[in-house]
Amino acid sequence: MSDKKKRKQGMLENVMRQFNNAADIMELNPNIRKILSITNNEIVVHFPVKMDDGNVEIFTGYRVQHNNSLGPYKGGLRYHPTVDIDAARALAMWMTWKTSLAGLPYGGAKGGIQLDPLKYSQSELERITRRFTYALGTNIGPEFDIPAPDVNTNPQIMAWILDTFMSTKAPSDRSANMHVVTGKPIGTGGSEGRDRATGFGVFLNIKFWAAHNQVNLKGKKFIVQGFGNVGYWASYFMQEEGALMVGVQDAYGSLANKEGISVTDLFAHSRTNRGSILGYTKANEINKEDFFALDCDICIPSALGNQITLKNVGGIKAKLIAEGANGPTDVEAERILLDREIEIIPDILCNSGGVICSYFEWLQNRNGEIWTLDEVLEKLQRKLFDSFNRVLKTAQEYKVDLRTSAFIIAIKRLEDTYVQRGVFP
Ligand SMILES: NC(=O)C1=CN([C@@H]2O[C@H](COP(=O)(O)OP(=O)(O)OC[C@H]3O[C@@H](n4cnc5c(N)ncnc54)[C@H](O)[C@@H]3O)[C@@H](O)[C@H]2O)C=CC1
Ligand SMILES: O=C(O)CCC(=O)C(=O)O
Repeated sequence: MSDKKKRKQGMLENVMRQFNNAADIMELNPNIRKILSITNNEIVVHFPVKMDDGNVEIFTGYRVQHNNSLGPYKGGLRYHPTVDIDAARALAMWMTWKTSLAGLPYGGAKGGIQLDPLKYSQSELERITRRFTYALGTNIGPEFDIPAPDVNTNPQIMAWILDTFMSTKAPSDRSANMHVVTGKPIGTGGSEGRDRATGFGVFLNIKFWAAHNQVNLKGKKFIVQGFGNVGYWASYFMQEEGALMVGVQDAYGSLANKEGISVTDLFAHSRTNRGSILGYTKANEINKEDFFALDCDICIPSALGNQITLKNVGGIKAKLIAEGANGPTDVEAERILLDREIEIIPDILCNSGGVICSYFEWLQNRNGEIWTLDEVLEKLQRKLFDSFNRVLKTAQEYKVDLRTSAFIIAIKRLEDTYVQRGVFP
């Protein structure tokens, strides 16, 4: 079996093991366990797109809707070669736990297209996105399933989805569909703060953890994997707090500097370098395999799933792993980290700032409101503080790690709704 295949299977296996572990501890009703173990709908679409050279290419797109018992399906769209049905299933399940933990009126979904966006021009990406939106048809909708950005998708792509979706509606209904996607550009119904919300949330969780453990973040060393939306903003706020980025890795390479790397300077470099950190002269290029073993206090994986595994866990020096990415730590590696008393702020808590801010955007669109950046960030901070404290309290109550605690809270909310409806007393 190829490494690529193993990685994809790993994500689904990981999320199921995380779920079953929490379900065992909380003694989840077996009927509800059955329901939550499967995905409600799995949409796979094949669609043709004309390329710049006049040839037609066929693309495969996915949208997996895991559960909507708490509200409309919600979750991002990823454009990446590793997107397939198992990846979409795993990521959709994580969305259900994440929205439930955050107390949002949403379920969970995820999807995307299996492609490498670097291989396509901007106008090809626009046509691919518009065709994908047509192919999804009524499988998405502002009160049914609301996509958002994820790896290699961005506000521009959300604007194309919105525009295409609206074009299928009668003119009188178009503005009522503004909330079919979130993470839109601000001029097209997007919310202030959605750009930084996930990374800001990662930073806030680290800050709450530091306050709880009487740790001062000033001068603390951190490494970040992924220097995209989440990795950049998390690093930006860490640097603002006085912490030092000593290592960074993206899809193109890995950099280290014991004295610290300027987050804003590196970002400016990557913007003029097709998003790549390579070629930055104020840090040393290191081997990809040595990245997680860099000497640091905090590690912020913010790229893909299954990055911290049995292969590299032994080298980790950080005392805290703050999961910006979805599913970056596999179950076996996590066991070793916990045995070594390395704490993990789990993805469904740590990166939940993004979907919380998406909810704010959806509310603003629905209610015809426009909130200021300060308002958004303040509301986000309050919500995340509440989630963090609930996770801490439940961890103490059940004597479990933070991930298991976050899962217990998320699953309990779902269990309650099924029981209250009388479906499974
Ligand atoms: N964008 C959002 O609001 C949210 C994103 N997430 C998760 O955060 C993670 C990152 O997402 P974004 O920052 O939005 O994506 P992005 O596309 O903006 O950035 C991804 C970054 O990861 C790097 N990368 C890709 N493959 C890599 C590899 N094999 N090794 C090292 N680096 C690699 C890329 O070069 C890029 O710097 C994903 O797991 C995503 O699901 C979670 C919650 C919300
Ligand atoms: O903003 C959203 O709706 C979802 C973002 C996302 O895909 C995630 O939290 O993993």
